[in-house]
Amino acid sequence: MSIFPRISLKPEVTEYLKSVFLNKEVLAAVGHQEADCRFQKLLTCLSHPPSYTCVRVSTHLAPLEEIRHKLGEELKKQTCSSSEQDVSAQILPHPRITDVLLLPVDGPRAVEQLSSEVVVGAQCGSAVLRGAHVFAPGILASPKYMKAGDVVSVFSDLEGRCTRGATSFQGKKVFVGNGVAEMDRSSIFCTDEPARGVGVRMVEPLYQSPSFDGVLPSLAFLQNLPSVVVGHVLGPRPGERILDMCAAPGGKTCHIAALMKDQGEVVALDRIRNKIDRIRQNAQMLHLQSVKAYCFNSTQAVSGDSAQENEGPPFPAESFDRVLLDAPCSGLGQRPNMGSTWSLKEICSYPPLQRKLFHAAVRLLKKGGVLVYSTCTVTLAENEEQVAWALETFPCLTLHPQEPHVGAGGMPGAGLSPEQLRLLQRFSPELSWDQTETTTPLQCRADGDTIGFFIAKFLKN
Ligand SMILES: C[S@@+](CC[C@H](N)C(=O)[O-])C[C@H]1O[C@@H](n2cnc3c(N)ncnc32)[C@H](O)[C@@H]1O
Repeated sequence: MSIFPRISLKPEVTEYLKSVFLNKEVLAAVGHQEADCRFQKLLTCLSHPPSYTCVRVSTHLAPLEEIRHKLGEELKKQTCSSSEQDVSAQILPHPRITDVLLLPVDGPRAVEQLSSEVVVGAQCGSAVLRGAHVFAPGILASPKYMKAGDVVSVFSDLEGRCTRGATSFQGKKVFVGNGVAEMDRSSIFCTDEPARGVGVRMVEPLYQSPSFDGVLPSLAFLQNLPSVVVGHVLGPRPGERILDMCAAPGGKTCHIAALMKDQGEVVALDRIRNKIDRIRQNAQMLHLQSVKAYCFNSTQAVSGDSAQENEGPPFPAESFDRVLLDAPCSGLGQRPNMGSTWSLKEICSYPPLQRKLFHAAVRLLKKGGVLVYSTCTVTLAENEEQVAWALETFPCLTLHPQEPHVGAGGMPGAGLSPEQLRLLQRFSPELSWDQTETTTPLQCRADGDTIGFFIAKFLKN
């Protein structure tokens, strides 16, 4: 059900996206009316959360059914339900992906707004809609005399206009639920050190999903469904050497290591130093020893000296059996996302960086190896156009079928053939937005009701 306004973007960005979704090839394939309808649905569904929570389970540590049962017991404690059976029945295995459990999100619920208002940043508001509490750094405005224990309504600032420390805000905002303040206003805004920890504990969120805070940390990992698909499409095998070029916080790195039963080596690189700790923490939490994380700019990850065999980067050419390039991107597929203040220039800054990373990826991959390229965005320039460019630039690459293939095919517009488009996997929530309003069972609608995402799989010949 649509309850939020469409995603709020700069007009130049909306126009750009419109030109992508109504490009000549799409118009020739489905006609103007259908193409425009899909684009409008995209803008609407991006501001709403998916209707379920996706959990990747550690099948390297325990069987799926055992983890499902344990999760049922844990969640029963949260819901105060009388029967564990009721809760377990709500935790559904994905029909095709053997390490995924799906939990329905209850929402939008009828929640009454209160007179005391806390305003949070758009990113924090989106996290609340996916089941998080409000952390103190996300709070922008609160009532002048707010004390710990006060019950407040939480609003998300849509256009990034609310000033930090304000006592009220009249700009564009949307209600995301009610909660109880855990800190006084003075502890949030009037300290030398930035406040940390939960600022407002959500008790009546508009969208209710189970809290995974501290729940089976080694067995249950929250991850968007397309991100889990990436690991399977890469298809790592025990004993192989894998490179994850843009790895933090390490969700896919850890999945790859788990799929390899922790046998072999998964090298995880990321350019941002403090994100490397997150990769290591996640690997440790999931009991994975095969992950080696380094802070490094992956565009420089190929060593000039082919004889130099370092443990860490840079690496000689053809060092890896498989390479994952989960590229930095404009992130326009993320849901829920009620608003972005990014300019068109910022959005268009990604393709050149993605191509530099691609050059390094191809060189680092062994002949006969697999390269997977993925993004969480919906533009052609970062997805199908990159595939067309790669096929032309690297004659050694060919597109390969993906398993599982649960998303749609690629979007026309980059000059790829219908056969090539069929080999690509684009998760396009706008195509099944109408189904989220029906009684279609969760397991049937899950593959369509995702974030916007793109996956291409190449073989190096
Ligand atoms: C889409 S996120 C990766 C998400 C990650 N694969 C996961 O599943 O948890 C992209 C990451 O690329 C990193 N990055 C950006 N430019 C990079 C570069 N030149 N070399 C290495 N990492 C880079 C960013 O710091 C960011 O963490």
